[in-house]
Amino acid sequence: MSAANPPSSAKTSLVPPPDAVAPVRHPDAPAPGTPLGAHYDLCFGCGGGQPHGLHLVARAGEGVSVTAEFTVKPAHQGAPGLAHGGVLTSALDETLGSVNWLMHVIAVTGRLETDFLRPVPVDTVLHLDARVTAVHGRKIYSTATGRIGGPDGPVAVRADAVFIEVKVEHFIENGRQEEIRAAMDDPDQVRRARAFEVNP
Ligand SMILES: CCCCCCCC/C=C\CCCCCCCC(=O)SCCNC(=O)CCNC(=O)[C@H](O)C(C)(C)COP(=O)(O)OP(=O)(O)OC[C@H]1O[C@@H](n2cnc3c(N)ncnc32)[C@H](O)[C@@H]1OP(=O)(O)O
Repeated sequence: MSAANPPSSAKTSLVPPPDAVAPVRHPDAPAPGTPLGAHYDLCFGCGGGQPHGLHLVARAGEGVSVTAEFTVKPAHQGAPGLAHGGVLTSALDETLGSVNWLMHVIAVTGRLETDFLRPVPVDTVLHLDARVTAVHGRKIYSTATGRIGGPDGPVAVRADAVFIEVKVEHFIENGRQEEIRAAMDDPDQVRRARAFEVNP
């Protein structure tokens, strides 16, 4: 195997390399307990304006961590009365995505691996918790759990992830023009996206 063409498992490892560093909370990150707000109103995970969405509300935690709650609705079923695994993974993905904002970094999911430990019935509140464990260049290593029966209840789902830092251009260049134009015409959206580009 040549070094220029590594196996995909090397590129997508969920284990931080030895020279990875600890994540740094941005000095302007909101205080623990503060709701982070949606990064995009039509986001499937967090958008208030997305009728088909999960409507997840993440709150800043200590360090580089967040908590969130997600209520499983009948529309989220896989088997009768049970949450679909892909929906639970989406909830984990969204929670892990939001934690990057505490570092004032815009990032997208590169790899996400979910363990499903217990079935999650409809009407269950999934108590989510995500934190960044390490950073290596543009790669952000993070982990999340979803508990049932309360914030200290048993873990039903968990995930490890690598997010990759991107610029706002990632969205402008790749998103469908209709939505990009609408987002760029929305001053609040532009402010939110651009604010994080100037790091101290
Ligand atoms: C006014 C404008 C309006 C816009 C405003 C928008 C604001 C939005 C704000 C916030 C959004 C947050 C959204 C959260 C939503 C929840 C999270 C999601 O579901 S995100 C969707 C799913 N994910 C994707 O769609 C990624 C698709 N993939 C890609 O686009 C590329 O593959 C990308 C960007 C991930 C990497 O491509 P490269 O060309 O930039 O970079 P390379 O050189 O390949 O990789 C850089 C480093 O990362 C590693 N890497 C790349 N892919 C990896 C992977 N899959 N696993 C592990 N490492 C990976 C590489 O090995 C490399 O590491 P080494 O620097 O060499 O050490």
